[in-house]
Amino acid sequence: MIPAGSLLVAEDLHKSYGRTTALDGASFSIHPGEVVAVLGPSGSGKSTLLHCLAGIVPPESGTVRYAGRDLTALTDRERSALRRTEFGFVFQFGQLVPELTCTENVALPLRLAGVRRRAAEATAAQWLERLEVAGIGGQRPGEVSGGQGQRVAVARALVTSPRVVFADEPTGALDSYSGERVMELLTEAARTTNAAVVLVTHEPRVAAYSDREIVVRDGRTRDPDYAL
Ligand SMILES: Nc1ncnc2c1ncn2[C@@H]1O[C@H](COP(=O)(O)OP(=O)(O)OP(=O)(O)O)[C@@H](O)[C@H]1O
Repeated sequence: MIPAGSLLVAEDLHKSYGRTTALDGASFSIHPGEVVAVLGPSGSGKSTLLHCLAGIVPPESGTVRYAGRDLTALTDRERSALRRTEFGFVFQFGQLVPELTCTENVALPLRLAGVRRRAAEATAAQWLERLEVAGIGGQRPGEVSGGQGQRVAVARALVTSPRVVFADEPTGALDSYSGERVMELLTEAARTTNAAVVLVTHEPRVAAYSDREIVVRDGRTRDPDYAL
């Protein structure tokens, strides 16, 4: 049964890398505005699940439907357009462009969507303020702390008002205080924009910011709200 009103639904995903089975029948669903934590031991398939849900990695079998569209049936071009316009991403190490200032990094997704520089940077500045790092807009990623860099990455993920934010261990490289603050700011910003958040983590303390948890073990998911 597919939960009613789901924004993103995956059913029975399988994916292997050579002889390693990464996903072995994983299913998932998320509603608009919901924050779902994907928990599980190292190597259990959490990142692979996130990559399949976001259309970055194609599953060998199974389906991923976003807003009623079958992601696996789209062309590469259609999938990347969808990722740019509907999804936002935060990874463990920010992955900011080192040559650009923090403001330019946050403005980048808007620039790629065709927004003019001045307007894009004005919106980026508002997001930096919202993430409480307004003062570092002119600095480059190498000149700011890990926690500040992750706030910039969160601002960049949210600047296009995506419907889903994929966060893969977003606090994995931070101390617990910075990590908690990044999680507070990420979930608060997602709630105000009604973005759904798929949060991959192995830390229960980080998962505590979610509305619901699913556990991945040996490539299989356990989601009490999802019954196939
Ligand atoms: N690109 C790849 N090439 C080869 N094997 C891979 C690749 N990506 C993942 N794997 C393997 O697939 C399995 C699942 O990996 P995945 O990264 O999804 O797990 P994870 O739960 O996110 O792990 P971690 O918590 O350590 O990040 C692991 O055995 C991993 O080694």
